[in-house]
Amino acid sequence: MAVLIVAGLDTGGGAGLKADIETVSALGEHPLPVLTSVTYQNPSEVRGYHTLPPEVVREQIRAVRGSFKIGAVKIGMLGSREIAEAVKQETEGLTRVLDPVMESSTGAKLVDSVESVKVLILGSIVTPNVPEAEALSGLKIRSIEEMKEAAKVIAEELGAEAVVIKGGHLSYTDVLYWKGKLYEFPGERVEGFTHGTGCVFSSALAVFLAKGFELPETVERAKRFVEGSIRFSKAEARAVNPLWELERDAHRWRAKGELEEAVKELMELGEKLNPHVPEVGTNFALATPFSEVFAVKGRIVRYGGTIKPVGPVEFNASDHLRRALLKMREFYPEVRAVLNLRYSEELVEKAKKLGLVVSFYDRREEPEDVKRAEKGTMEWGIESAVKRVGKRPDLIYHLGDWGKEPMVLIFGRSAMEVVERVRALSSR
Ligand SMILES: Nc1ncnc2c1ncn2[C@@H]1O[C@H](COP(=O)(O)OP(=O)(O)OP(=O)(O)O)[C@@H](O)[C@H]1O
Ligand SMILES: Cc1ncc(CO)c(N)n1
Repeated sequence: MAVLIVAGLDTGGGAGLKADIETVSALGEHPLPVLTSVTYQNPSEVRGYHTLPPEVVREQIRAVRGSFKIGAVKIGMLGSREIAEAVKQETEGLTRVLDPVMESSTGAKLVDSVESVKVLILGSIVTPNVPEAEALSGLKIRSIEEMKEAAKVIAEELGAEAVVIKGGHLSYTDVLYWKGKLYEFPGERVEGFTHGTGCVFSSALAVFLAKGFELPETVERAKRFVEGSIRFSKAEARAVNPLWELERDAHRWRAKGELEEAVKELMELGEKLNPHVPEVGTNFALATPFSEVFAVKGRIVRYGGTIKPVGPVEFNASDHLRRALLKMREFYPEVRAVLNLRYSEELVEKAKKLGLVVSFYDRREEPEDVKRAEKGTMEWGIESAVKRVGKRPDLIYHLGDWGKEPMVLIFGRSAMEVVERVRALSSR
């Protein structure tokens, strides 16, 4: 199924047509991109925009309308009244999702007037954020109750088929008014970059409508999709990541394979490694670029004179190593893997001889409040070891504490780098 997208181009690659295309593609449908305007912007600033002649917008839609099966159309930045009129005429009869884009998230105007957006409201599913809903309804919105009142006014007075007011500027709860009924979609704040959330939301809505879901279900699905695109956003983009689900799954797949290979390689060191396996067992963890962590279920244990993994490589199979790795990645994101061994003086000496950067933490230095909280020891330990050496440590050890075995953590930028380090450390 094809989804028609009528929108503006964001040169920062975060919002607008590019985010829409990615959303539609990532959700498995075919995007038909129609450009209304070129903006000059980055995630912090819109410098200006240039609208295309309405005839150019009209011709783009005409070129595809007859030759694709279009399930829905998402309409974003319109720019001018003339473009709005042309889009209205050319999209007659299609299921229309209108994101009434008026201003960018940075507060710059993206349309000549509110009236131009109103041209397309009749019969459309409209998705204003709170300021846009205020502009369309003339009401002040400070609460979920007031979102509901405004949604009703936009539907009843302006003739929208349905109204979804997005709560990104309020409490993260979205509200839908459809066929005389109100629905609430509770949400919680997700940490990450939010430039482009509105574009992704309305495109996802159009896709799910094209797939045939009923409105309340499409809103729920679109909201969850946006949450993922915030959570898995990337620093270099400073915007949402509509490809999050595909990328996350690809990274999971690769990390699992990489760790499985490395564990196999590690097993070759069986007899040499056996004396270095602690009472609690060894584990081996690998993080994806999204900081999801795989490890060996049940750990790697001593087995006769050799070693063996108890279970398979699985997602979230080691809480300790996951916490150590994620803390290390806050300082050195290139570090992706870690493995623990029993502490011994000779192991640490050997690491130093091999030229590895060695650091340690001492639980006697742990602040009382961290100790009492129980959970934070690992994080505190890694942080203090990192700060102690002032550069990226390859190996961190601690000498234990009451009931805690002394331990060595060996880090690496890949699972194989850790195996190579372990090989060198355990060779006689
Ligand atoms: N930090 C966040 N955490 C979780 N959900 C969020 C967050 N920010 C926005 N959302 C959700 O994202 C969707 C888009 O809402 P938002 O109000 O941000 O749209 P917008 O203002 O049009 O976006 P844009 O930044 O593209 O202009 C809604 O479902 C909203 O609840
Ligand atoms: C092109 C474009 N469309 C929509 C938005 C809204 O975020 C934006 N900033 N830029």
